[in-house]
Amino acid sequence: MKLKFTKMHGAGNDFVVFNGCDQDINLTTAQFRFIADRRFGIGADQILIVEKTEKAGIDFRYRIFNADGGEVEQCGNGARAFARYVTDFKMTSHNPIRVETKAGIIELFIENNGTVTVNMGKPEFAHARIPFDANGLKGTPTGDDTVWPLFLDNESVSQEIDISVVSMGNPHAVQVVRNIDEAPVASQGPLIENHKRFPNRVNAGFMEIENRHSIRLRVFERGAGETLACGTGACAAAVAGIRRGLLDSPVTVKARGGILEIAWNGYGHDVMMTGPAVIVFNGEIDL
Ligand SMILES: N[C@@H](CCC[C@H](N)C(=O)O)C(=O)O
Repeated sequence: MKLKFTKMHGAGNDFVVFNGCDQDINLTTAQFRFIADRRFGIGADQILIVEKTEKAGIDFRYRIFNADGGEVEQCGNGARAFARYVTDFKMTSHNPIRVETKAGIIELFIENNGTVTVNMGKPEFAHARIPFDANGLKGTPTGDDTVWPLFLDNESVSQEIDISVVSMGNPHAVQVVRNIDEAPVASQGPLIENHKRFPNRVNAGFMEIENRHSIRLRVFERGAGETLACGTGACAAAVAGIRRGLLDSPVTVKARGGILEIAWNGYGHDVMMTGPAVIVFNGEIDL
């Protein structure tokens, strides 16, 4: 089976995008993993599939699969890539574009300078909605947030860290670190991702606060490992920092692959994310 694809990235978080409106895309977990493989396949952090939708007032549906083949609810950088894709390939002239994801409907705006702004919706803090099991834990109230202790334990790490938990449609655990370049992303990331208190696993964010409007961020993503940027992770970190009284909106998020701007006016408000999305090349793969 031959499939046409487009390779894209948003701040270095890279994607293989398939048009499911004009070709039938029904891939197995092994095929997703092969496509995402950087040596034997095309290479990607996530695979995105753009599909038609029957829903009134909605332009498309788009589905997100991590490099490990698991389907997930939301992807911020992927949403911007999706908007660029359907605009540049003239699949719609709408601006804003409304798209259905597993986490709900989101709205995307193509800006005059080519960047994309996404209304990511409201962050969710209810533990059952993340999901996060805080049973038996004693949290520390900080601003509007409660910071939770998470005990990490394996043969090389035995440590308690403090995390904020937030869902941007997908689950995030965010911790503050003093120096992002020295943050233990590789050693702690897998332990946080697979911690038993997160039944659906979690994306692990490490943020260094530069000032009240600027952070540096690294994210060890669920199902993909550390990526050069994570859009939902940037939203989650900004939201956590604002709730803890450490940051004020808007927040510039400096990831290793680029910069995202996040605005959030507090509880009950939507999170707005602006950043780049780039088409790298088109191709065809035989699966
Ligand atoms: N890179 C993404 C997030 C992709 C999904 C994530 N790994 C998960 O499993 O929830 C982004 O830009 O938000």
